Amino acid sequence: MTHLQVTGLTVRHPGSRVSLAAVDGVSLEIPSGTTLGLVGESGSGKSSLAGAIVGLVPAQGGRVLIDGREARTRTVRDRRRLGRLVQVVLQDPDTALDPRMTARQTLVEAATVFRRLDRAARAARVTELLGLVGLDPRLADRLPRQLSGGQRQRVSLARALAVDPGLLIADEITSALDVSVQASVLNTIRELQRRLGLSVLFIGHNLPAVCHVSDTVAVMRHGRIVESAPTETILRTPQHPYTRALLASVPSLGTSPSEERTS
Ligand SMILES: Nc1ncnc2c1ncn2[C@@H]1O[C@H](COP(=O)(O)OP(=O)(O)OP(=O)(O)O)[C@@H](O)[C@H]1O
Repeated sequence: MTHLQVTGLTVRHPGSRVSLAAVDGVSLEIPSGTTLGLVGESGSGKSSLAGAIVGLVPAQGGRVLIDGREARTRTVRDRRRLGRLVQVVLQDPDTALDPRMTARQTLVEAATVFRRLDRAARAARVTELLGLVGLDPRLADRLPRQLSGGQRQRVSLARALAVDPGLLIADEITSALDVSVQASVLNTIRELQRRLGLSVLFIGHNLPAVCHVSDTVAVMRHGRIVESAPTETILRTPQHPYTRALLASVPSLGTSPSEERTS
């Protein structure tokens, strides 16, 4: 379980005007074992924020504390530790996976980054990871192009889980998927969160989908958090006009835990 605390984080991308920070003094917190949904339209700064949290995007101000320790640290040892604790899954499973590697090879590679595993332990770990994300073990020896978009996204998820992270950042991971497949991937995220006690930062632009997996929702607009509240409150009594507009603009997503999970 991992606790994330972000305070006053500011990101200005090189070349953009000083007045237009992509992330403008954002503060948020993800208590251990909970999911924070971050929602906002395209360009609102969600990915810049996620990138700054993991150090992929330089931040010009603010602090990121992971389990109470400064994350934007320079020592190799601390970066390595952070790389294990925080895993990121991105929108596009087509580019995220190596096209020449089977699901099994991808998962073995990830599972052995931080620890040695013998042959039997590797096989067991692959089976375990595929099970966690609801993938049929018979798909293990397929290449990405032999899998559906939803299956590829599940392989990406399994790869992220292979290092036993405490915090998972899921950036628009269902956006490229068909609506019915989105629903089953969302259910998988919810189950994983519960079973593994993961902390999750779930980023998306579809507010009902984000609400489906989140304990708390933060609404981002023009680089700022305009509203942040428990999911029930956001759904029942949204305060900000932008939150209301987001709720009104998307048809709600029909999801049920019993839906087919290997799509
Ligand atoms: N590498 C970059 N260089 C310059 N500007 C950037 C860069 N990356 C993002 N931006 C700008 O920062 C702002 C926020 O972009 P960001 O990708 O963080 O938003 P987002 O909410 O994640 O959008 P989307 O939902 O489309 O992914 C946008 O105005 C974008 O044009």
